[in-house]
Amino acid sequence: MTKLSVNINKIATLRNSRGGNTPNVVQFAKDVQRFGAQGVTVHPRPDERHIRYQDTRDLKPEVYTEFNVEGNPIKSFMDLVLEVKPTQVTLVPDAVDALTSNAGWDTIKHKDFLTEVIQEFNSHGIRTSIFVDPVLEMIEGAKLTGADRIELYTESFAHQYSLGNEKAIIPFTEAAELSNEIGIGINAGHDLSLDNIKFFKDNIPGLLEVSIGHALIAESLYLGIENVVQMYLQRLK
Ligand SMILES: CC(=O)[C@@H](O)[C@H](O)COP(=O)(O)O
Ligand SMILES: NCC(=O)COP(=O)(O)O
Repeated sequence: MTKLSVNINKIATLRNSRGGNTPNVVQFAKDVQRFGAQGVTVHPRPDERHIRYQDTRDLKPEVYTEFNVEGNPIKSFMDLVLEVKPTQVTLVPDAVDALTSNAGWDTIKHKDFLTEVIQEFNSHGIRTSIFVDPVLEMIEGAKLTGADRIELYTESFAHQYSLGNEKAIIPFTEAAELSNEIGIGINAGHDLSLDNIKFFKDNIPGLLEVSIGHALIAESLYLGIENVVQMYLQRLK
């Protein structure tokens, strides 16, 4: 079964825009779990443009499904994750000023660093995932770091699929087949949506988790959050 992890970054974006506590990030996380989401994802960036480090601490006792914390493993992020001990940490090679995540790790070039970071989190019982492009050598490299899972960076698929190019799924299917063969779990995320999620899921053997935020929150503005969560769950069956 592919689990739906709702990324709530954009709820924090809306909250921060007025400086108060509306919408309440913790209440939203409780609600999406009540509506059926099997996980909550946050990406506390160094500039805290949306999810703050304190949000991550506040969410921990309220996330009874799976708690996935994403970020570039700079020291402050490492310290936060070791303090909070979420279900899973997803390592993302974002530059501090990146508008959003825009590339996967070079797991060959950064093998030693990633191996050390993965070992640190794994030794504390935190499941580890590495954000990668669907490049077979990068997936083999992720396996060598000791990571439990990869997260396939799906922006290229989502963009091409929106243009009608279904063949964009091919590298992702091949990446999943290799992942299953070498024994590393498969997550996926970035720009997944109601339009593309069923086609994606149907072509990725062994997909364990999708983390979806931007499109899901935008869709919820029109369709309602409870309805949208149910729509994703229906498409992921
Ligand atoms: C790793 C990934 O693709 C998403 O979690 C992304 O980091 C979302 O970040 P923003 O919500 O800041 O765009
Ligand atoms: N890891 C992907 C994620 O958490 C959400 O990405 P997006 O749906 O906001 O593009």
